[in-house]
Amino acid sequence: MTEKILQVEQINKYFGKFHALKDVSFDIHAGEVFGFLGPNGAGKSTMIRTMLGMLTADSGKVELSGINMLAQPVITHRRIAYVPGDVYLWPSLTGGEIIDLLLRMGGHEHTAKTDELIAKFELDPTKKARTYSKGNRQKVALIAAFSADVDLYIFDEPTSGLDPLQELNFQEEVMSLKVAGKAVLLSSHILAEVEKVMDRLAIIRQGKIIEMGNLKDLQSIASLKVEARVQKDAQALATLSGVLNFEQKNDTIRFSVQHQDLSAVTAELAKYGLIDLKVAMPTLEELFMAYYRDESEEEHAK
Ligand SMILES: Nc1ncnc2c1ncn2[C@@H]1O[C@H](COP(=O)(O)OP(=O)(O)OP(=O)(O)O)[C@@H](O)[C@H]1O
Repeated sequence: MTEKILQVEQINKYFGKFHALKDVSFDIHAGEVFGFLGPNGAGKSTMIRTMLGMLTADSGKVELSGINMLAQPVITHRRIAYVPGDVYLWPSLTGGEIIDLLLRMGGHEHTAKTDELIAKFELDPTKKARTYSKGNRQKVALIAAFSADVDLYIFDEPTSGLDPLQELNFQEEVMSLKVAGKAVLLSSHILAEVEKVMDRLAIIRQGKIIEMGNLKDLQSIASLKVEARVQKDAQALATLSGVLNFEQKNDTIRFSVQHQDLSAVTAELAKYGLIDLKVAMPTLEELFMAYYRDESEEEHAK
């Protein structure tokens, strides 16, 4: 087992009476890219800010390689690079000056790697920050983060302002960190932003982690999609345990079914003169839409 770099245990955070983080626990190992996914307002940024001590946790523990991050921010922050979702830059400094300032603030140096990154992300470092687009502001923060040699890299919605080419550059740099044995936390509300590079993920909704694992684990607990052709009216299947969204058009039926109910349901299907049967895993996109949709349904039901 690789070394555990980050350990978050039972974090709770309230804003007044609003319970923004509910017993949030997860860990990230060396060489692991961990996706932190959830819809807008789920609590991703609040979790990151709480971990970094920018917000005060009401309870819980955060450790970086066994050191209490909330009690020892000075030591631990030197071993972390963080790119926030909204990058604020000093308007009258140039991009290059800000990169160097960010590096020095973290106790790091401008190196050949910094120049490589400036060229790779096609940033003009001589321009004042006030003239930069959102994407260019994001590049400044990303270049400073990728230049730093630390243990944990935290990116909050890192590619929202980047074009597809720069997004590929971002993914390539994240993969290099992984190969170098670094731990990476990637927070996003878009699966596509993290899907290609992450090893494991947590899905957070309304301040609570509702699923955690690798993508295969998540797919295996999701409902399967069944499409079959039958010779008889099969409406009665809709009432079977685990069957969801049943519909029949002529001889074709479609429904979703939980893994554990599949064999009972397919056995039952045989009674309706089964001609053809297809069972498919949901795509990742469908899986995530299902998690997000559940939430909007709950919201509407309130
Ligand atoms: N300073 C604050 N005071 C009160 N409520 C807050 C504060 N900051 C965040 N919240 C609330 O906490 C919840 C979580 O917000 P957060 O910004 O962490 O979500 P997020 O998952 O990062 O969303 P997004 O994907 O939109 O960035 C939201 O309901 C938000 O309104």
